[in-house]
This record gives sequence, structure tokens and C-alpha cells, in this order.
Amino acid sequence: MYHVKEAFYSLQGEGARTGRASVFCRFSGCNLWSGREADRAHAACRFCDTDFVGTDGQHGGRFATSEALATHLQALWPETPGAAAPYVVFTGGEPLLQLDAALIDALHARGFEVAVETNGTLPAPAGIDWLCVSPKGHSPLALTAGDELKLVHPQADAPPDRFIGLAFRHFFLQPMDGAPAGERVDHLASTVAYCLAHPQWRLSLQTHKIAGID
Ligand SMILES: C[S@@+](CC[C@H](N)C(=O)[O-])C[C@H]1O[C@@H](n2cnc3c(N)ncnc32)[C@H](O)[C@@H]1O
Ligand SMILES: Nc1nc2[nH]cc(C(=O)O)c2c(=O)[nH]1
Ligand code: SF4
Ligand SMILES: [Mg+2]
Repeated sequence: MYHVKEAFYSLQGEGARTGRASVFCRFSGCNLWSGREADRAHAACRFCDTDFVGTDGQHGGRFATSEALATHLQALWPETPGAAAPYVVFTGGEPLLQLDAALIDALHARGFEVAVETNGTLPAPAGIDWLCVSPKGHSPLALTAGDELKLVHPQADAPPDRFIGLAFRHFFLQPMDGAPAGERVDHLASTVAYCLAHPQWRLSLQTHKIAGID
């Protein structure tokens, strides 16, 4: 059984594929935080910007088979003949708690390219076309290679230089969002300063928040 918080059609807001039309599948649950505010201060990941608890979001639910979930996600892609290959982004919550080869195969069979946004602490099934790893504090990485490493910055326990030797094609720093507003401004300024001083890193802004699209 797959548990999905929500699924929606939007533009990829972050990283190297920013601006690309995507079906997002947000799985429920995470291995680094319960999702309850009462637990946030003691969680392994404390800055999460996402509600991933339950299955009550738009187009969310419980899906008994990979075929059922793949068909559900396919229906969110617009019917535009001759258009680019459909694209699905699995996120969460932590998608690698649930994503398996059967679901990837079912989406490939429907013509989809498959992307994943993960905290990198769990092994990945075969067949992922675009892997984005976003390390969290001290949490050990099981995934040390992929397409992009997208580090939320600043994190006291995860300085960028710890990751630059890993086998990723792109290295992004994404300013930490969240209250209060003054801290948000500081996070943006320090992220810009870091990219200017260390040109192997590129700035990733969460453009869907700027554009107000989801
Ligand atoms: C909500 S997470 C879900 C996927 C996976 N659990 C992970 O952490 O990569 C999706 C993306 O949002 C990023 N993110 C989460 N909270 C954020 C925040 N407060 N500011 C900026 N990016 C954030 C994560 O680092 C990750 O790249
Ligand atoms: N538009 C949009 N782009 C995204 N890229 C990664 C997201 C995520 O929450 O994983 C996300 C998201 O939530 N919305
Ligand atoms: S690992 Fe990802 S989903 Fe889990 S709490 Fe952190 S940012 Fe949120
Ligand atoms: Mg998001």
C-alpha cells in the first residue's frame, strides 16, 4: 500500500530543472521527523517546510498497487499531443520509504521520466532518471552519487565543504526558509555570499514560492 499526502501538477521550483512542468507525488511520512510540531525541536531534521502527515491533501490517498498509483499520477499530466515526455517528481516526506521499482516501472511504461527528491539516508530502487539528494545535518548519507546535491543552507551540522567531493553533476545551495522573516533574509544573504566565494556551488531559489504557484 502506498500512502500519498497529495499529488499535483506544477513547475519544478528548485535545482537544475527549475521551471520544468512536473507531476508531484508527495508521499506521507519521513524517517527524520514525525511531522508533528511538538517533535520538531528534537527531530533529526528541524527546518522542514512541508506537511506530509496523512493522506488528506489534494489528490492524496492510499493506493493498493503500483498500477493504481501510476494511473492516478498519469491523469494529472495534461493531454498535449507531441509534447515533451511527461515528468513525475517523487517527494514527501521521504519518498524512499515507499518508492519501489514496480512503481518506477509502471511510470516508465506510461512514458514518464522519473525524478526523486530525497534526504539521501536510504537506498534507492533501480531506474530513477533524476536523483536529487538534500543532506540533513549529521544524518549519514546512503546515497553519495546522483544528478544534483541540493543543500539547504546554512545548517550548523552540514557545512557545504563536506559534500563537494561527492559524485554529483550539480551542487546547489538553497536558502533555509521559515520564520522569522529576519532570519530568512540572513539565510539568503549568507547563501549568496557562499556561492560567490565558492563558485562550484550554485544558488537554488524556491521559485514556486516566489511565483506563488504551490
Ligand atoms: C520537503 S523535502 C522532501 C524530500 C526529502 N525528504 C528531502 O528532504 O529531500 C523537499 C525539498 O525541500 C527542501 N526543504 C525542506 N525544508 C526547507 C526549508 N525550510 N527551506 C528550504 N528548503 C527546504 C528539502 O531539503 C528538499 O530538498
Ligand atoms: N513547485 C514545487 N517544486 C518543488 N521542488 C521540490 C519540491 C518538494 O517539496 O520536494 C517542490 C514543491 O513542493 N513545489
Ligand atoms: S527529511 Fe525532508 S521531508 Fe523529512 S523532515 Fe526533512 S525536509 Fe521534511
Ligand atoms: Mg516543497
